[in-house]
Formats: sequence, structure tokens, C-alpha cells
Amino acid sequence: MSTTKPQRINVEFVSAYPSRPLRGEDAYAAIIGDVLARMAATLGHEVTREYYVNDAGAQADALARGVYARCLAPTEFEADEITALAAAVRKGLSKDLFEAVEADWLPAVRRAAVEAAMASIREGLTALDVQFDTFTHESSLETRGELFRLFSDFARKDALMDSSGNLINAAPEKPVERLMLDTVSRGDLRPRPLTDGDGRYTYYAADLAYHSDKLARGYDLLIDVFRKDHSSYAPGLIAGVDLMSAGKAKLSVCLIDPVRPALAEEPSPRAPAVQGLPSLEELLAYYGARLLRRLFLTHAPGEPLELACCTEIRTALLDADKLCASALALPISDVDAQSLETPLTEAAFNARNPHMLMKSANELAAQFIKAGKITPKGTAALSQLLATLGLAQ
Ligand SMILES: NC(=[NH2+])NCCC[C@H](N)C(=O)O
Repeated sequence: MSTTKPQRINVEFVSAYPSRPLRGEDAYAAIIGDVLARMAATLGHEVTREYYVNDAGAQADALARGVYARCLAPTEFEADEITALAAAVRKGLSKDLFEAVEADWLPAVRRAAVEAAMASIREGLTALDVQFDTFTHESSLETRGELFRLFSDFARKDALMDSSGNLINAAPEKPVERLMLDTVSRGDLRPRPLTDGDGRYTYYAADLAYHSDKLARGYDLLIDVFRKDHSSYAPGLIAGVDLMSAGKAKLSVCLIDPVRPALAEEPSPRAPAVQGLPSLEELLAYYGARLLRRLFLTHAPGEPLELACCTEIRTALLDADKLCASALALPISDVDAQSLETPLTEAAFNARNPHMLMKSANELAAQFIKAGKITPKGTAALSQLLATLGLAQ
């Protein structure tokens, strides 16, 4: 089945902050990441599906503080997803902790809050029928030692700069303020800060340490599925990986279009023009995981995806689903038809565009329905496409 040299591929996707529930864009990223991983596996590659849990920075601290406040005075807050987390966290922590100073309770509350939040994120992903092999926690990475090693390597490669943009030939023993990485020589538009004004490592620096960890695990290709708001961040990461891997492995970034609420059909002058975006829960309740998957895969990348719970969309998705099922149930004819499964999967994988596969699956099904019969190769091609899309009948 494989037409390319088998490679070890890591697909990182979703990686939403534990500090908020999953949104439409996360669900979209989940489906695209899942299908990219399926395509790679179909082509014979060895694939790891990974989620990066950002549990170490300011967002995680803010989550811990919100949860802590609700643990102390549960009745003072309106019920929301943070109160739900607080209820779970409160049960597992000792009472004394709630009398301690922040430095004492913060790490424990943060750990428990992240765990409870990730449990609910995992539930959402399972409901979407998307599995992961690995969850890597930012807090578990030995960032400090690893970054010193990386910075020394950058200095040797003439890529480490001080705050005035001058190259420095050795990494400082202790982190100093405004160290920069010269990523411009690797195709980036501007150098990237490695430490901030207080000498603390940036999110980008920690992300480099994380990608260095992925490289050490021996992958030939790293794929990051990011939301489009990462579009100016991504080139810095790509250049950083290029520097770290010395050309041995490559990072490729797939950007997910924003997901917006659909415009109301007849916006009234009084009502707001847009309805709120339905939550993942509502979307799943309305469409079910299968039609929701079809909906994301039907969207051609490039424009924001407008999402709504709408009878017309639901009917169209259901019809497309039935079309494929009916095509596969047609009488088998022995007329030979060309099989397009592998070259197409390869093209779609190289373009990081599962939409191409979706379109072809629909077209193929319509073609066979029109002919009133299906060839053995047609059955194989259509089944293979649907399996790769996670839509096997
Ligand atoms: N290695 C990465 N930077 N992964 C993406 C992380 C995304 C980040 N947690 C967010 O929700 O915006």
C-alpha cells in the first residue's frame, strides 16, 4: 500500500489549554489531526498522535486561582465549568491546604485542576471518536537543563543573540534578559525572543525544548496542527526545529481555519447579528460524531468555517453519508475501474488537506450510483477512502 519510504511521524494536534473547555476550532483540529494521522498510517508510516498539555505557565496558574477561589466559597460563584472543576478538586485535597499561603497550595491545586480539566477534555475527544497515543505535560519536561544545552548549541551555530542583536558565542550560565534566536537565517521573518525582560524563558523557548524532546524520540517528520492564530508563531518554530535537528527532521505546520457562529438568516436590527457559537456538547448532540466529522471534512481550507445547528446542513450531511453507503451496497460489476486510493491519499497528505479525500469519496460514490453498479476496485477505493477519513461504514 505504501508508495513512499516508511517514516516515523509525530502528529501533534488539539493541544488546547486545560484552562478552558474545547471549542469548535479544537473539534475541527481534532478531526483534521485524526485524518492526517490516518492518512500517514494508510501510506505505511509509523504514526504517534500527541497532545501537548500547557500546564506550566500563567494560564495554568490563573486556572488554579479560579478553582481555589471556588473551593473556598463555592456559593459565591455562578455555576460554570470552573465551579465543576472546583467540585472535583475539593474532594481530593486536604483541608489544611486551604489555610496555607499561595506558594503552598498553588502547585497542588494546579495539578489537580489540570487533571480534572484534562479528564473532561479527553471525554470530549473520545465523544468525537478521536484517540491520542501520548499526552506530554509541559511541566514534565526538564526545560531548564535542556534549554541550557540548546542555547549552547545555538551559540555554536551562530544563532544566539543578546538584546541588542549581537551574536554571543556561549550561553550564559544563568538565564539573562532578552536573549534572542536568529531564526531569520532559516527562513523566518524576525528573530525570536528566548527570554523575556525578567530573564524568564518564553513560551517559545519552552516549546523549542518540547520539540527537541520530540526530535530525541527519533521522528523523521513532525506535524503540528495549529489554529490559525498561530500563523505568525509557526515560522519561528519551523526555523527553530530546523536549527535543532540540523536538517535530519522537519517540522510541518497545518493551520486550522477559525470556526465562527453562522450569521443569523435575517439579522434583525435589534438582535445581535451573530448567534453564539454552539458548544462542542451541543454540536455533538445535534449532529452526532459522524456527521460532525463529515461537516469539518467538507469545509475547504482557506475561509473561516461558519458553524450552526441547522436542519438543512444536517440533511445534506446525512444524504452524503447515505450516498456512500448505497454506493457500497450496489451490485458488483466486473467492469474494471481504475483505483485511485493511494496516489490520492498521498497527494492529500502532502498538501495536508483531508478535504481532497472527502470530495473524492463523495464524487466516487455519486459516480457509482449513476452507473448503477460498482466494480471490485471501486469498492476497494471507496472503502479505503472512507476508512482513511474515519467514516468507514
Ligand atoms: N506545541 C505547541 N505550541 N502546541 C500548541 C499549543 C496550543 C496552546 N495550548 C493553545 O491552546 O493556544
